[in-house]
Amino acid sequence: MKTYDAVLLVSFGGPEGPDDVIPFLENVTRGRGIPRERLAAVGEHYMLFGGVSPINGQNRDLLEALRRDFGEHGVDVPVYWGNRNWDPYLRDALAQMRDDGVRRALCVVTSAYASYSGCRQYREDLAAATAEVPGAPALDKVRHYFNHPGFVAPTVDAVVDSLAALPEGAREGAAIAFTTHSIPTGMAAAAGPEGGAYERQHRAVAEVVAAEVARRTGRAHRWDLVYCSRSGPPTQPWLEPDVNDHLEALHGEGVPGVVVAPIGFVSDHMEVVYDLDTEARETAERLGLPYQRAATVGTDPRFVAALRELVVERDEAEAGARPARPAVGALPPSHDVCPVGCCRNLRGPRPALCGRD
Ligand SMILES: CC1=C(CCC(=O)O)c2cc3nc(cc4[nH]c(cc5[nH]c(cc1n2)c(C)c5CCC(=O)O)c(CCC(=O)O)c4C)C(CCC(=O)O)=C3C
Ligand SMILES: [Fe+2]
Repeated sequence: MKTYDAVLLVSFGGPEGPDDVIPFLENVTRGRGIPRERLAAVGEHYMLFGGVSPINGQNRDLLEALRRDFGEHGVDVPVYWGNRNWDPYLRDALAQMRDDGVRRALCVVTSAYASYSGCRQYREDLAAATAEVPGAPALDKVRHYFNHPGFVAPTVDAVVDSLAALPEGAREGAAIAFTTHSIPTGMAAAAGPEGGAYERQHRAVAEVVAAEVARRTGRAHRWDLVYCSRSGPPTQPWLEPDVNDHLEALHGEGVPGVVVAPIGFVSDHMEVVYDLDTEARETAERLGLPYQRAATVGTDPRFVAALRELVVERDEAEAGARPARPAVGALPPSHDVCPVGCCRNLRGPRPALCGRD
């Protein structure tokens, strides 16, 4: 590596026991206007899993896989880990990095798409953490990787496997429901440099995955982009349709089966294990609709390699080279540095790193 002397895996964080749940939810929702009832309901989802979010274990696995992959490919920098909302916090990771002599580090965020929640809020929290740690390293962030071949290829395999796992009579006519986190429509309108990037990027992934799945199965499956995990007050519009309503609609149209592909998540977060594997599955069971949930990329070696390639790509670009920037589907590779106003914070500006503003 030429420019960077460390990589920082930046994630959301999650509770690791019952006593963590409420303080974690307070961290996440501070100043976000989430109704009390919604918070209580989400707290119960965590309690169904012993108060333990799956996300930290998944990040530990990813960290280990990244370190191994880096070692096997001569990428000779340490990999640190910090979260926005739970221990290990970003500020602790930055303090450790400083103490270890790290001057300039490259962030890999466990969120593949643009939006305030998926990008700028991470950048703002990196700025806040840096402000708390005198001598913290300078930070950059790798480009959005939703259309990187190493994200798309395992997603294609996962959908093909899930179609094959449906009962025979449901397979041929099965629909694919590409599913992501709902966000307020105002946030969606402000996503990316020109707005609308959250939906556009998901649609591009869905399109390219569906086309490759059709090539593999010999059948063009009907597909839709749908949403889960809505919160916020009922009066505030969020992206729709909700996955549960969509299952009702598919059933009403006589669709014989469905594969839910959670393309909005890089691993089996609580939204996946509760909102999809528990709630949406129950909806499908009530309807008698055969249902399979496709795997997330997790620690698929192709995804881990993609993250390493993104690190090397950026390192080379910073050193003045013009590396290849692999991307599949309708959209070009994303920017390295967020332009001014990218994923605007509708509540007003806060300092953010890794961008022009
Ligand atoms: C786009 C998006 C991603 C994907 C990008 C990314 O990965 O970052 C994401 C990820 C995640 N969201 C998570 C958890 C929560 N998100 C909440 C609330 C919200 N999320 C939002 C959006 C997103 N969220 C929004 C617009 C809100 C409303 C409040 C606000 O405007 O900020 C709440 C509060 C309760 C509720 O309202 O649901 C919780 C507990 C976890 C951890 C899961 C685990 O433990 O496995 C993860 C990975
Ligand atoms: Fe969230």
